[in-house]
Amino acid sequence: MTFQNTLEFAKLLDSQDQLYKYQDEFIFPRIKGEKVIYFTGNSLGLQPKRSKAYVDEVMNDWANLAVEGHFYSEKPWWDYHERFANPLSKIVGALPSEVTVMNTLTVNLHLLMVSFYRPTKTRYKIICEEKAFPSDQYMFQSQVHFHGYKPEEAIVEIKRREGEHNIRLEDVLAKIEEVGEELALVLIGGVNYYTGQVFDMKTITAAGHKAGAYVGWDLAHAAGNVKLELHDWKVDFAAWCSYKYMNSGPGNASGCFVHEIHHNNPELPRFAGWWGHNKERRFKMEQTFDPIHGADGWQISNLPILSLAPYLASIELFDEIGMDALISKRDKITSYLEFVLKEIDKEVYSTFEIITPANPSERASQLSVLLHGEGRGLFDYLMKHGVITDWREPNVIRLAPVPLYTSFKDIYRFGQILKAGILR
Ligand SMILES: Cc1ncc(COP(=O)(O)O)c(C=O)c1O
Ligand SMILES: Nc1c(O)cccc1C(=O)C[C@H](N)C(=O)O
Repeated sequence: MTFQNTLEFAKLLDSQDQLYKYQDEFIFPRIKGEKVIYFTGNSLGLQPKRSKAYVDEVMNDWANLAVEGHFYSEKPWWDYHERFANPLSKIVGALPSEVTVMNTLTVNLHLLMVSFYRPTKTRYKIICEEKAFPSDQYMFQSQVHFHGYKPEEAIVEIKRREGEHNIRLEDVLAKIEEVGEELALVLIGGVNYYTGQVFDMKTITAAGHKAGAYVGWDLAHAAGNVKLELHDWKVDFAAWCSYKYMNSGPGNASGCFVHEIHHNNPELPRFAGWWGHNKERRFKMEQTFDPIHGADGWQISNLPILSLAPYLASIELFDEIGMDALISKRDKITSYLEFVLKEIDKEVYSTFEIITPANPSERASQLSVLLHGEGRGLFDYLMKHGVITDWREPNVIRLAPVPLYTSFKDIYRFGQILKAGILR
């Protein structure tokens, strides 16, 4: 399709968009009475209107039933999390028994590393991406310290080539082969938070396994954003936060995946708690831990129901729409944003550069723009004029046109505001 940078054309695209109506499911902040153009759903998704009723339901059950709510509320709390298994499994391409919700992302990755990072004298290295999200870097460093290694000997970063913004698949595969028998674990962000690059998770997982390592994925920027087939790709484990593309609310619960081949493996150590114990026997208060056969067996504590409530509301919205419809709009609206950026760039002779891969199979809902010759002033101008983006040092703004609630008209309007901002 040949795009045009006009209001009429943006409206035409909106009229063809089957997801257009879903904007009304969300609450947008307003600046001077007007809804903002929200490009930071890759950091914190907007609040779905239906979330409040789910939270109110728990508050009411707590008020009216108190402790009895665990078993006798309409959505009993003791197995509330099980309502996520079906819809979540569809989002990440898993069996329902392979997914669970618990804790928060970095905590879950640590807990999963208890099972899947068990270094030996000869096989102790972790492969990750250069400039991974800082929390992941701290996690790797503290994990290798915990096992008695130094980060510089145990952590192997895959570097970008000189002058390039993204990591080449061939370099990931070469590094896996090079580290070979010393490789214990590959753990990479499925979508890089800074550039928006989507990694070829299937190929990298197979390569890690060929080298004899476990392979896990931090799916913070991937879950609810890209097509995942975690079961078929034979990924060992993964975890994600739900507050970005899944709109569950600030700091909310994480989801995790453990492949079924590991469900009945008594050799895998884990940190246990009563919520991972055989659920039929949980309240018999037995002494010996008997893990649930599934990702639920990695749970530790009983769940924060007030947090899960808005997550459930949002996940049901995803289930209604389906990942395929989301992805199809995602690709179109991201390409339209790319087109508009390039048109504005030509019009104002500016020098910004999109550092996200141009190849649609290597990107999803995010374009990161390096502002050569422009500084924070432009970012501040956008924010003041109703465009919510984020700024990442040294000079990048990230734009995530989330398909659930971004319209093509928003993209056109953004282009006009950007142009005025550059010419200010
Ligand atoms: C790639 C990635 N990893 C880890 C985190 C940390 O998440 P949390 O604070 O929920 O542990 C984030 C986002 O904050 C992230 O984007
Ligand atoms: N969770 C966040 C927060 O509480 C404050 C500021 C930012 C965040 C984020 O999630 C950042 C996000 N992971 C990122 O990609 O930048």
